[in-house]
Amino acid sequence: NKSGTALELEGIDMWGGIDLFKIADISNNRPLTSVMYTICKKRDMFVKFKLSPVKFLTYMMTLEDHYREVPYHNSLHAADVVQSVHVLLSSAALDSVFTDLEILSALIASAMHDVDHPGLSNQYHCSNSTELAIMYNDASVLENHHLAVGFKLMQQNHCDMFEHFTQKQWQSLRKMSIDMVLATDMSKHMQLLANLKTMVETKKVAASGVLMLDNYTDRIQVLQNMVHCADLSNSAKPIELYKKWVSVIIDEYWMQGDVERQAGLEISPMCDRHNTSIERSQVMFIDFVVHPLLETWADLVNPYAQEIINELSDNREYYASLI
Ligand SMILES: CC(=O)CCCOc1nc(Oc2ccc3c(c2)CO[B-]3(O)O)c(Cl)cc1C#N
Ligand SMILES: [Mg+2]
Ligand SMILES: [Zn+2]
Repeated sequence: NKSGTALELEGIDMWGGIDLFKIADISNNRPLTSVMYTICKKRDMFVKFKLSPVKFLTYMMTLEDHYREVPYHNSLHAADVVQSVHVLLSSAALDSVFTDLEILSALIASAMHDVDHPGLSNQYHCSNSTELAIMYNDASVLENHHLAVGFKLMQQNHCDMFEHFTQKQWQSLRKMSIDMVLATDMSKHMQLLANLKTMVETKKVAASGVLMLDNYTDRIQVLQNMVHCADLSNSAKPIELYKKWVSVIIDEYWMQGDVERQAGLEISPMCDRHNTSIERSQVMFIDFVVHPLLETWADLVNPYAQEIINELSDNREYYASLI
């Protein structure tokens, strides 16, 4: 019989098909490395790009080691976003729309998109002019940091998995990954959603039903929204998984609130453990942020994301019923 991890990873091609919390337990706490290796293997990336599996695994384990032991923004969340992007990429409406390099870039961007997250928000860094905020001039502070760390680690010994890339391939992967990770900054959400809506209104679909994207701007906007959807997709997963994600993000927010309270600072939204309604904040986040985004994504790849929307609506009703 298969080992625990291989068995648990069998649902890797399905939305909500794997329980990352279980995989963390049985993969010697290497959920990101095991999910990323399995997906890249399935997508034949090692052959397509002549990637050394040893260098790939060395990089992925180094990257995973640079995720912090914070309640939510640890390597479990990164693995979840990688797997969710893998499923969104497999939507029939996107069949053979993206090149292998674009797909690899989306997976790499997802893997590194929150690396070394300190469990404190951009707002916290900017309000307190922390070292990172000064470094990045209050502009997408965390997202710039995630990218800098993610790419710096590729220069480490035995981590240069893209050694066989042409300069053109390397520049392209780097630009697309940067554009995708920077787009996970929530302050870009409204602009991203507006772009996606415009694409839905003007979308060109081939006779086969697949999207036609004929310029970099359109292509990167779909990829940015895809990673952004994956980043916010907890509430559209099976309720038992969603509830686990809620409990750990609340832990992280409350820890930030404790730091702010201790320092006599104004406590950020949802971060005050003495004054917050978890159910209300989830319903509001779904109604104002997640549902508008996923509904627009579902329009783009219509009808291939209906299951995601249904799951989201069920989960919204679950929390609404507890208010
Ligand atoms: C159980 C969940 O549904 C958690 C999804 C995220 O829950 C929120 N995320 C928010 O903003 C960010 C969204 C993405 C990210 C970050 C912040 C920092 O790194 B990241 O890229 O993971 C805001 Cl403003 C509210 C909620 C709520 N609830
Ligand atoms: Mg982030
Ligand atoms: Zn994230």
